[in-house]
Amino acid sequence: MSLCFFLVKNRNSHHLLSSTAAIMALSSSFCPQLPNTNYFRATPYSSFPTKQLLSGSYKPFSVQATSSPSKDELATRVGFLGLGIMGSPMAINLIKAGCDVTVWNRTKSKCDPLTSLGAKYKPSPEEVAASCDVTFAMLADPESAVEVACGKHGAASVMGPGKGYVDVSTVDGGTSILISERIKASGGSFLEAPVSGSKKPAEDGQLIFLTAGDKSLYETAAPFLDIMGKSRFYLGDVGNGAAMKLVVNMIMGSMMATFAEGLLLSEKAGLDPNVLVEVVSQGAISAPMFALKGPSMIKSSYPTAFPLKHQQKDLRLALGLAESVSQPTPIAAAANELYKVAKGHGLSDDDFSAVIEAVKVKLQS
Ligand SMILES: NC(=O)C1=CN([C@@H]2O[C@H](COP(=O)(O)OP(=O)(O)OC[C@H]3O[C@@H](n4cnc5c(N)ncnc54)[C@H](OP(=O)(O)O)[C@@H]3O)[C@@H](O)[C@H]2O)C=CC1
Ligand SMILES: O=CCCC(=O)O
Repeated sequence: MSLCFFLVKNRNSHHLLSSTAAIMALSSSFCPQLPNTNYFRATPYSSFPTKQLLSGSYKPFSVQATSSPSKDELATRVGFLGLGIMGSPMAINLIKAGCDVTVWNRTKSKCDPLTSLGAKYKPSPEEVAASCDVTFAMLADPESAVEVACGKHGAASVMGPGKGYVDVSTVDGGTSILISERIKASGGSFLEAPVSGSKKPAEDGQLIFLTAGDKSLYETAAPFLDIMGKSRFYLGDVGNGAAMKLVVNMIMGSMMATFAEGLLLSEKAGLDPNVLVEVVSQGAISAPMFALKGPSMIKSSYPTAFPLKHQQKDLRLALGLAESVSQPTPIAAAANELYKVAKGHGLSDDDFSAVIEAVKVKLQS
């Protein structure tokens, strides 16, 4: 059986662990109905490469990671495209670590806090990639990831030998492969590296990277991943990182939806939902997200860490992945319907915990 290996950082030591331990580590940090067939073909740019993903070889790696970047690494010119909830703190951590960072964002004003910390600014993805050795991209969805990488002023046109493109956005495998092909066609190298962990882990440099693709770029990017994250998995062929991320977020989205139902049911049954949160947090189904989000959900408050629209996007893409391998996912399909209802009620930009409002609406109707 093939194994994947991953590296866990606690700033001073790194360990290689087996895939079983990897799954346990992942599941400890997470929190997630009937399918709408419109969503089954959810990969907008190419069909999902089932065979390639399932047969991809998992390559073990061996890395001597350092707790802080070396002089050579600090000389690497790092680009960062997309400065939203996640991209901004990730890029800020690179700047604070002393890296030479150049930024771009569609809405230019979001670059200001970063340039005031010392980042350079370029007016297009193309110009960032042209002036950098390694360029990271943290975009909303498959459409924006493709636009920024492959569009008119996209990064791909200026990639060449020695340049790397690391897409840390959450997209489907087909999109990731498309971007990879475009980057490689112009001589560059490509790594997909979607992240597990939300706004706070991004601010604290505690993300989990799910990487796949060009191994030498993985090694080049590792010191930067280690600044932004606490652990990194290398999963082999492009598409595997995307698939892992979608499975994780499918679980998370379903967990959140059932937690929302539980909170409301406890209240209707005459219980204190705050006590439910406490009970859950002490038992085997404890997950950080329940304790973190439960109290504000009870107050109908949804300060955004992970936008609901992105959670629904991830469920939609996960359902596409499931369809491509003929795997029934009735729970996730039902959860997806709830997130769609929440979007329909104007909650797209609220935190994904606002899915509880969809359950309230359902109960009322
Ligand atoms: N928030 C979270 O907890 C997590 C999010 N993710 C994933 O990370 C990615 C980013 O998430 P997050 O930072 O929360 O999202 P945001 O919505 O805060 O940021 C999205 C970014 O994408 C840019 N963007 C959107 N559309 C386009 C476009 N057409 N062309 C160019 N740029 C565009 C936005 O630019 P502009 O500022 O101009 O709108 C912004 O920089 C998503 O794929 C998400 O699923 C992964 C882990 C956790
Ligand atoms: O994609 C978002 C993941 C959010 C989290 O891991 O808490």
